[in-house]
Amino acid sequence: MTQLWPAPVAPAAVRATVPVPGSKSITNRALVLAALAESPSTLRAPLRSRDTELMAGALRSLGVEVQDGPEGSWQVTPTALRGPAEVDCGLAGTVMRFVPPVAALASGRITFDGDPQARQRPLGTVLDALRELGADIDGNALPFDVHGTGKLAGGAVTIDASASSQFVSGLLLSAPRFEQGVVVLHEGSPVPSLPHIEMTVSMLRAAGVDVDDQEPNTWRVAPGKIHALNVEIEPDLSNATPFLAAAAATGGTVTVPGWPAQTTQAGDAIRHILGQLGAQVQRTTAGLTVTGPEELTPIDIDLHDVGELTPTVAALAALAAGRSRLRGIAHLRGHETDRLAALQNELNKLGGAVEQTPDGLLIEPRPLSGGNWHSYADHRMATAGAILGLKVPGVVVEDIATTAKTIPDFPGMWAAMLEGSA
Ligand SMILES: O=C(O)C1=C[C@@H](OP(=O)(O)O)[C@@H](O)[C@H](O)C1
Ligand SMILES: C=C(OP(=O)(O)O)C(=O)O
Repeated sequence: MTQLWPAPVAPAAVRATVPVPGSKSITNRALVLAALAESPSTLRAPLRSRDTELMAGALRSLGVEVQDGPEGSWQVTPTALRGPAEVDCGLAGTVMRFVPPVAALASGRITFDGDPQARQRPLGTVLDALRELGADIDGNALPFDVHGTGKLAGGAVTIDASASSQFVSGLLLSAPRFEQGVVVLHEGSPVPSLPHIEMTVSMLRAAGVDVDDQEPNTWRVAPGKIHALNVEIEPDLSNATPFLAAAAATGGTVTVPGWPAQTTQAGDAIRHILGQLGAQVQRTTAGLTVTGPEELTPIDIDLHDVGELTPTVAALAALAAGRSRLRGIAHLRGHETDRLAALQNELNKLGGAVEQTPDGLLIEPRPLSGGNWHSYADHRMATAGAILGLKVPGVVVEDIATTAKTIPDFPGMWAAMLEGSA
């Protein structure tokens, strides 16, 4: 039975300090790089959630040792990659797009599958690209099989990455181990979520890999060794956004400790977004502190680079003083669910007036009333429902447990945030 979670109404302005677990995107890149590195790695403060456990499981099934170390760290020991293996991708874009290139370097048959919704997510581009680079793969979407020979030629490939930046990141992460490295050329509408590709490039370089990204839409990775990682994973800034939004929505103050001064995480953009919505935002050595305004200012914004922030921004826009427009996010139709349709449906069910445009949403605030908020197995839909519930009595979020995709205990963190605010 679907779990029903009555979203708590904020008793007053929310005042809290909320430590946030490690970044999904950095953790899963670090796991892949560590699996392909020349010697053992240590990942400190990694995210331990469904998506990262699935990544660890996928790599383990290929023979890599991923072991618990002190204080929640992961020790990763690379080995010769081998099948036969079965990889469960769950609903994780990073697993379904980053692991097939690793599997192409293994020997034996590796079968990939995932959640029912994962079978709908765009993937064919990655599999076609791998075939062009020398891999033997049956299928174009989940489920599919990779028949590895223990090596991959690599070389140049042209892809259309307008549906997901992860197509590019997945090819680049394994490319130092391809015999010729890789040159990925993008042709098509602009690639979304570019900061995520910058994160991939910067983590490859930190591991000693030669990457050339000077030309727009072209990434060149030279073949070579990947050095072992010894890293501390930053907090997940996108997962921080529902908690910061709680301050913005209630005129309260929330601090997220450990906000990095410099980062490639897309979630860092929330500082400017919350500023545009009328909040005061300050980054100090204590972390990022957000203080909400009396009334939220409507926003007209292109979220193409930071699409994963859309559910949080849409929830706040629905509580703002006028009409908002979110643009540049057509690719969200291929995320965990069709997020544009999901936000439109759920906000309108509560009495909102939300329309889809070809590349985004028009959000006209209306007085909202309680009702069931369907999550569509999407962690960020569930957290968007929680944000609205702070201000709208009677919002009941279905399947709050789906937040475990990237946050191990969202309901507990939300309750702890509200406890000190009464
Ligand atoms: O590489 C990554 O870690 C991610 C890239 C982005 O994907 P898209 O480019 O598909 O939006 C982002 O939305 C996702 O949450 C994580
Ligand atoms: C799009 C997202 O996830 P994934 O890594 O599964 O693509 C997300 O977390 O918002």
